[in-house]
Amino acid sequence: MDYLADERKKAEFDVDEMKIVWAGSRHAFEVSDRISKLVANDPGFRKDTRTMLARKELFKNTLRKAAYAWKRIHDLHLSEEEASRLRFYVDEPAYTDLHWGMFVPAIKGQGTDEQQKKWLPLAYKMQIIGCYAQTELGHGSNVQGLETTATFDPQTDEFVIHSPTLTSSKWWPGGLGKVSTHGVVYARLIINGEEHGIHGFIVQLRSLEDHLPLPGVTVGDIGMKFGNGAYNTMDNGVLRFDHVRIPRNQMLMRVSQVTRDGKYKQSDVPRQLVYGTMVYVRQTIVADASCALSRAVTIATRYSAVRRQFGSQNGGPETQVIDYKTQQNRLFPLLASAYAFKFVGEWLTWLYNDVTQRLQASDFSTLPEAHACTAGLKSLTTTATADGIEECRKLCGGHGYLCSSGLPELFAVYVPACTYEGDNTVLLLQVARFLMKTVSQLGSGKKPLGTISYMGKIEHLMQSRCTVQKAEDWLKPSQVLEAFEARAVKMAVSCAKNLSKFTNPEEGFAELSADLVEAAVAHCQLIVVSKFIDKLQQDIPGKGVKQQLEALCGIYYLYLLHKHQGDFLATSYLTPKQAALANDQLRALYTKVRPNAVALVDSFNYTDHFLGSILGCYDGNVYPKLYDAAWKDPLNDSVVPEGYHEYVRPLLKQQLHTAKL
Ligand SMILES: CCCCCCCCCCCCCCCCCCC/C=C/C(=O)SCCNC(=O)CCNC(=O)[C@H](O)C(C)(C)COP(=O)(O)OP(=O)(O)OC[C@H]1O[C@@H](n2cnc3c(N)ncnc32)[C@H](O)[C@@H]1OP(=O)(O)O
Ligand SMILES: Cc1cc2nc3c(=O)[nH]c(=O)nc-3n(C[C@H](O)[C@H](O)[C@H](O)COP(=O)(O)OP(=O)(O)OC[C@H]3O[C@@H](n4cnc5c(N)ncnc54)[C@H](O)[C@@H]3O)c2cc1C
Repeated sequence: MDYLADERKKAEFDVDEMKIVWAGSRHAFEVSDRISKLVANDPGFRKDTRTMLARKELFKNTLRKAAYAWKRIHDLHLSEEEASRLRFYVDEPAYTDLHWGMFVPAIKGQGTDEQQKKWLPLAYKMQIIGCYAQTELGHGSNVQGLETTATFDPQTDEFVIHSPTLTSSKWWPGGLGKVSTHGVVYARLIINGEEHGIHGFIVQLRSLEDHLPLPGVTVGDIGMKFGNGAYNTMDNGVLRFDHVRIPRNQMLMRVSQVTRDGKYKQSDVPRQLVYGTMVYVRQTIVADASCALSRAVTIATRYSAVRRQFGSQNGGPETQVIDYKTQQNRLFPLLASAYAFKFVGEWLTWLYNDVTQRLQASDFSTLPEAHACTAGLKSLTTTATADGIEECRKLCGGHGYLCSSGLPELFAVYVPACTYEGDNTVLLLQVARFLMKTVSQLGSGKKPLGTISYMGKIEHLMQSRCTVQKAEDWLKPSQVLEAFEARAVKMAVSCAKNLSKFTNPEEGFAELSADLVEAAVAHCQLIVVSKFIDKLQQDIPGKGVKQQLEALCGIYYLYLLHKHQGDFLATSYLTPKQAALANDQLRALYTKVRPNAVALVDSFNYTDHFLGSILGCYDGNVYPKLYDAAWKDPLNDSVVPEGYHEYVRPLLKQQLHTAKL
């Protein structure tokens, strides 16, 4: 029986067409739909006991699943697109993510043609398994501060890789702890006593015969991480080198080269391309944020429609908690954010592909913007998604705290995204640097392009005032864009003015960093809003689909406007009356979306297997499933628990003098 059938009947749009919008294309939908069912129906990919397994058992099970996934990919002749969907629906972090997601891209992006020819075929066949070994115990954010050394030995034509201090131990790389045979290791290059900065080196870590560490290599897992199951399926590792020798041709030499006679040569590509793998992964993390958030929102929305509390009239049913305006005000902006992040993710993938093509043609002009966009959007979307998953847990009340709701594990797996691939604050400071540079160049005749083109309208934006007179005026895209542009430009200019008061710019930057982060957030929010609005300019078929997306877009920007009202008012673009009208419009949009809420999460097309949540199951039959699951908990295997006779019974039977009390 479908307990959500009434909700589904209320939908005012074509859910099947929305599924295609969400997937990105009909083809992408078909692939995704097929692979999700394939995984869901295969007992080899079961994951329902994951949160109860001890680490060793959990990890072994992950190794089994990864090998099984690889076998399925081969047996079924899956394409790269299908294989990547399979990984997504298997839904378990594993060493293979770092192999395919960072090791291979690092070689592709930073290796010469010759190096790619040698290493990629081995990696593609998984005859070697690699990790990305950059972070150390003492330094993660400050990449220039890494201590591992790679010293060129001209006698033997080798680099000597060494960990000179405890803090230089590599620490965190996924896949390193127990599986990787190789790593792209980042180290300070030293030639003839002279330092040449951080470079990547391909280093073999373990024997391909018996998997033992090679001489001079000390390697292991760094230990349990946050949550049950969750990221503990990954072997994040520690690694030390004691004068390990590798041939000279194992330095990744696309950006710079070391010749046989020990000369250091920089090619015409910018040195920042050494950071290129991070740019790539940040872009994939943005594309993935909408998936994690939409998953949590599906659970919270379905459960909010099932759950009833208070408000029974004449013995009738109580109120569905989704009908409380407070619940809507917490849930619907997250639903809208999931869609917003989907579209900005699609755009960022386009931007990344564009910059990659330009780099191949030696056009490096858009690299700073690509860095700022990937860094800023990674920060914005992961922060909002991690906070959003936690909010969804609270939206599910007490039951959200059960592992069987799926939300605790989802949060625990997701939350490190705020830290890995760049701590979110550190990344926003990169965006702030980019913005300050842009403002300082405004008078120079250099026209700001792309996502900062609005800075070119600075004179207009500094003076213009909002023209909204009634709530519906907030539905005009041009009005909304101007509001977000005016806020972003004014916050950036205010920071730049304050910075100019310092004689030492670095000191000023440090002192004003909290304001700079806020300016960076305003800029990134403008990007997300503008890409959502751009999406709505496209031809979107399907009855009512565009209207729903328009409502969600409105909820996204009006919620931001309401939340950051202080910014908008402080920059004098808005009056308090206009801000209040924005809030009126926001409430009206909640009412519009309410009957469509369940159908809007159905449009994500997630299987019950993928959701892994009793509260979020498609049929909404929550209570019997919760009840049954409780009895299946291993603690209920026996009526009297282990330990009762040792620890509880003696207490009950004790004969203390205080018993009289
Ligand atoms: C067929 C079968 C197929 C199977 C398919 C299976 C598919 C499976 C796929 C799975 C995919 C999964 C995806 C991966 C999973 C993700 C797991 C994540 C695991 C985590 C990994 C990590 O965390 S790796 C480590 C990441 N570390 C960081 O991010 C460190 C952060 N710090 C930095 O980036 C930098 O140090 C810095 C930017 C903060 C500062 O650097 P630095 O001090 O050196 O620079 P400056 O500030 O002086 O700036 C100099 C100059 O450079 C510019 N700049 C900085 N960074 C970049 C950059 N990245 N790109 C371009 N430019 C950059 C900066 O703006 C300055 O510019 P100026 O013009 O000089 O101002
Ligand atoms: C689950 C997980 C997986 C990972 N996988 C990998 C991997 O595969 N390979 C790899 O190489 N690394 C990996 N990492 C490491 C990760 O990239 C780093 O942890 C991350 O870059 C943050 O660096 P940090 O730990 O040095 O944090 P820190 O920089 O020490 O941050 C600590 C605090 O200081 C603040 N801070 C730091 N610098 C500044 C500044 N300049 N201004 C203001 N505030 C600042 C931060 O905001 C933060 O609040 C992984 C980490 C995790 C958690």
